Amino acid sequence: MQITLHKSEIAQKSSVQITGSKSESNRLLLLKALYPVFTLKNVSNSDDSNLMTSALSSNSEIVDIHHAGTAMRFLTAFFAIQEGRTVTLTGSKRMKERPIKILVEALKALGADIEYELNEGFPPIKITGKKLTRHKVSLAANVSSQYISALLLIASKLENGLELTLEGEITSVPYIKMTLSLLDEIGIETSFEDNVITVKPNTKNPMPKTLVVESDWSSASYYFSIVAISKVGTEICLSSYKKNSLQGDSVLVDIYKYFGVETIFKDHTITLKKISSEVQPLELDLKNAPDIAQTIAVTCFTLGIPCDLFGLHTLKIKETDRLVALKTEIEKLGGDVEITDKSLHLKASKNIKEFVSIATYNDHRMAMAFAPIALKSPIVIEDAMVVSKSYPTFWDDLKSIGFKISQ
Ligand SMILES: O=C(O)C1=C[C@@H](OP(=O)(O)O)[C@@H](O)[C@H](O)C1
Ligand SMILES: C=C(OP(=O)(O)O)C(=O)O
Repeated sequence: MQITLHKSEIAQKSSVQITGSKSESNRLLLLKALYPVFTLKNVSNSDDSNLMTSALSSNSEIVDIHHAGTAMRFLTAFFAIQEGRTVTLTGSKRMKERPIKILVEALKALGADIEYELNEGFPPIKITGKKLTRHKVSLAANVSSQYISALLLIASKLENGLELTLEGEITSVPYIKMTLSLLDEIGIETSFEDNVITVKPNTKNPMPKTLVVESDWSSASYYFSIVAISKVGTEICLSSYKKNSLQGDSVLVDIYKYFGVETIFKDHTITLKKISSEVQPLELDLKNAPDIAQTIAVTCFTLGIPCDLFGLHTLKIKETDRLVALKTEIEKLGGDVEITDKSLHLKASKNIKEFVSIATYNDHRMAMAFAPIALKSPIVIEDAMVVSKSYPTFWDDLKSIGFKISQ
């Protein structure tokens, strides 16, 4: 479905309730499957978390996780330790192009039985669950942190726990720390020193506990962008958030200061307030927060600010090649973008072409990142329902704050 976002102006004050973090949810859903003593609250209503929930409770021989990267990686590890069960784990056409070899090789080194069904190094994979007997393994850490989190999530179930040695520059570190913090929250002992992570085996069962998922900071990024593009004095209140977040994307609070956006924490809410319209060129390394690169690039383009974004080497293997997608779509709107395989360079621009039809490439973040442009210029978003991967009510929430949207 294609939608048109007409030129819109939002209310001076508004509020939005955002669903739980999909990263925290998908970790906790897996941990709850391993230790069914937990109650989870504010679990994400995203497609990726719904797919994770149904995959964990399915008895089927084929499990299809569509576009969900975390589900693909975390379930590979999960099924590898389900003794006596054989599962073929598959996904969308794009998922079959997203590499998984580093994780599969690490699991095999620990004793797992995994075979590629189509192309070596890529899903679909056939996993025959086994008791993993070894506990030390090294793996490359510069491609995706999800491989590391996947191993950490099952580690406490291994007889001798796990000792992981991370090779190369570690990417998306906050996501690894999120996994370790959640393990810590359920009483599993871990350590992360230099490039070595250890997880102790679980000797006593965790105590029953209610675990509350914080709302999703990557989803909040689109509101940071909206406020940045709005008039001074505009405020949007988002819930439920906390100051000491486990999510690396909470770095938005610091980054959006460049765009004159102040963030006020009160109880379980954050209020984003536009306090200044001064703008300056931006240079950022996003290796710790890759999912907000599209939001930031589009904020800069809309405000006419040049930017240089670095640390984007993981963007090429996400839902689409996000570097190419950003360049193509921003240039359709009249922008000037250069990309390498790990950086993006946007020149200052003045005009935004009207009613340009933005392709979304099965990538929720392409649809959501370009939406705030409607505050300056009407825009068309193709295949708009793609947002359900992480944020199913995105368009309704935009309408509720004043965006004029038609089909
Ligand atoms: O562990 C996670 O929940 C995630 C890790 C990141 O992936 P990479 O480590 O592959 O960059 C991030 O982009 C993804 O959306 C979610
Ligand atoms: C990259 C993402 O997700 P995943 O890798 O889990 O598919 C994302 O949500 O931006």
